[in-house]
Amino acid sequence: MPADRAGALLRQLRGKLVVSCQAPPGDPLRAPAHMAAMAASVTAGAPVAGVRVQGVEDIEAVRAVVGHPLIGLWKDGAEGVYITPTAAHARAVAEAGAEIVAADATGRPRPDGRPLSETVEAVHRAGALFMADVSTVEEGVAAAGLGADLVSTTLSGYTPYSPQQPGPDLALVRELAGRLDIPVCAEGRLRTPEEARAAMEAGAWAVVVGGAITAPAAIAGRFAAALPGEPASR
Ligand SMILES: CC(=O)N[C@H](C=O)[C@@H](O)[C@H](O)[C@H](O)COP(=O)(O)O
Repeated sequence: MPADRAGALLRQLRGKLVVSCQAPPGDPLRAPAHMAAMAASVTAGAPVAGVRVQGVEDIEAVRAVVGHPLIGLWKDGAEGVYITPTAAHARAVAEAGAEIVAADATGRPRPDGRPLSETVEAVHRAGALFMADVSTVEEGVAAAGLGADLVSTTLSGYTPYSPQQPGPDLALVRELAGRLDIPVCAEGRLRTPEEARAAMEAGAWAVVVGGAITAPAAIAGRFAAALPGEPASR
């Protein structure tokens, strides 16, 4: 992507909210048409700057109804490196219509044994920007060195060696933002507007929020868990 277009695309996200529209396997909402409706709803109803979408079919369906920048990924598997794990996955995500391709940029072995640099190159050759999903500062620094265009804290709490905590990893946002000269997105377990604001104050370029907006089962579960329920015997 030419540098001026890349700069304009990144500026579109600055200080803004990206909504991740993904449904887990088995959820009745897990269908491209449902995710397209979800993406259309959030972008029509709020000043959302971009949408993060999983899977080639969902990306194509969302692309057909939403003009906003799309951060695409392809989850393949559920263990180890599963977010856009190979260059071939990354190419398919870009070809489906995502301007930004997100991929696991941890140092863990990739399923095909190939280096992350091949995925970064494949994304750039496809005319898209590369978002490095990381869990530590070291991973973010390494990804920037490989030519990542932006970094996201997506995987903090999802690698065994990163902090396991209920809320967002704002310390990682702060440290990455202090170390890198590429945009740093805050992503993962942001539950409230106040946390999103705090992420900005920690230095985030943009915040990516998924479950707190687009996962009705999880949201309903939090409300239900706060209620006493029917007493067992009466
Ligand atoms: C770890 C992993 O696989 N994260 C995924 C990445 O695309 C998604 O499942 C998350 O929903 C997304 O990162 C947004 O996070 P949250 O839903 O917590 O706001």
